[in-house]
Amino acid sequence: MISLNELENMALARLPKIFADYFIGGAGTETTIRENLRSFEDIRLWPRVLRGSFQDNFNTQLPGGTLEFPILAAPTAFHKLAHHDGELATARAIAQSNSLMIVSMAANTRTEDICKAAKEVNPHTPVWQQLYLQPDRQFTLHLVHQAEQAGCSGLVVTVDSPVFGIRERDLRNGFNDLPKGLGCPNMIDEHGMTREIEFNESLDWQDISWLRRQTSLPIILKGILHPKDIVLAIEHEVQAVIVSNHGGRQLDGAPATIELLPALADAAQNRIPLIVDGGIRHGTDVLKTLALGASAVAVGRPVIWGLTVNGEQGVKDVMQTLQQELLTATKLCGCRTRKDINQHLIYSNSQTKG
Ligand SMILES: Cc1cc2nc3c(=O)[nH]c(=O)nc-3n(C[C@H](O)[C@H](O)[C@H](O)COP(=O)(O)O)c2cc1C
Ligand SMILES: CCCCCCC(=O)C(=O)O
Repeated sequence: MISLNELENMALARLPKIFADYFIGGAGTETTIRENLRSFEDIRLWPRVLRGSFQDNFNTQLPGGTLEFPILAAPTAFHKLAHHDGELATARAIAQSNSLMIVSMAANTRTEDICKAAKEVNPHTPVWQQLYLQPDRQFTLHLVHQAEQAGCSGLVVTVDSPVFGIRERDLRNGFNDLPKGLGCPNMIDEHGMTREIEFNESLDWQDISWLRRQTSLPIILKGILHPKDIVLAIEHEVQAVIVSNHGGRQLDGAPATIELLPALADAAQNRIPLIVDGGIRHGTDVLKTLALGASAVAVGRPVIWGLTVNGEQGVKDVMQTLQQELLTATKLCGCRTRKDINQHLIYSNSQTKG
């Protein structure tokens, strides 16, 4: 594998069309998916030269754990559609990469088993649990306790999904059920009853305050795009935010996350870490995101492509490729320390005097 784009083509060629479309697709006419990718291409890096070697590292402190590189695995559902080893393979690969895995609430594997697999490889590897807050608070609380007991060190609450996005590919393919034998084993309640994931359009900031009172785990809000919501998130004592348009799978027509990042970083004023996802496919994309004010990035689909093509090793290859490409881009930009990765790395026509 030379690049993640090449890997994507390999994965798409292997997957049954119905699953390939679920993984790669998005909402509506997929404008936001294209925007996420295009916006990175529109940003230019402006290198300096003859500045000596990069003498720093990329260790990144996030709530509930430290990563060797600022690149983590976004929550993605149904890993067993990509590979029979599913989330266990992903967890092992992410742990070997000294990274962090966010377990989807719609994982095909129990969070307890995912944490165990990750921690067998690396006892310090952080795992976060993603949650859609359920209308039944007792059940939500059960999910929180389940994550705590499994050893998760963060709760990622996805807030961009009051309703499910309209995914035309899935509608066309009739994808509305998992194959026989696959399920979402975290969705079993305290009475042993299997529950469906419910999207909850009545959620508001009071639900975040409620959750804050229920757990001492860090809360990370995923799906924030507006500077005013960053301010509200900080006021509601969340420990980090994932700037995300859900990989273009919810609101089609939402802007690319990287375009919004400067305004969001301005609103955050370094009070909480901003993690950005959406369209990150190259080390240069990671560098651009860090330069524009993010603490870390998360990748969704590339992890699925690695898993599809080569299971655990495939996911490891994805993480290693991004990590190495980030280091290469950093050196080519003449950065000596992490502090050199800032907005001066970003070229715009109006500042040719440097
Ligand atoms: C197949 C698939 C499943 C996803 N499942 C979830 C999920 O269960 N929960 C969630 O919050 N986000 C989910 N997402 C969104 C990702 O967490 C992330 O925001 C997005 O994939 C980032 O964009 P990228 O795929 O371009 O990296 C999913 C994305 C994909 C592609
Ligand atoms: C009813 C199961 C929904 C799983 C949601 C996964 C997700 O967020 C996605 O983007 O797909």
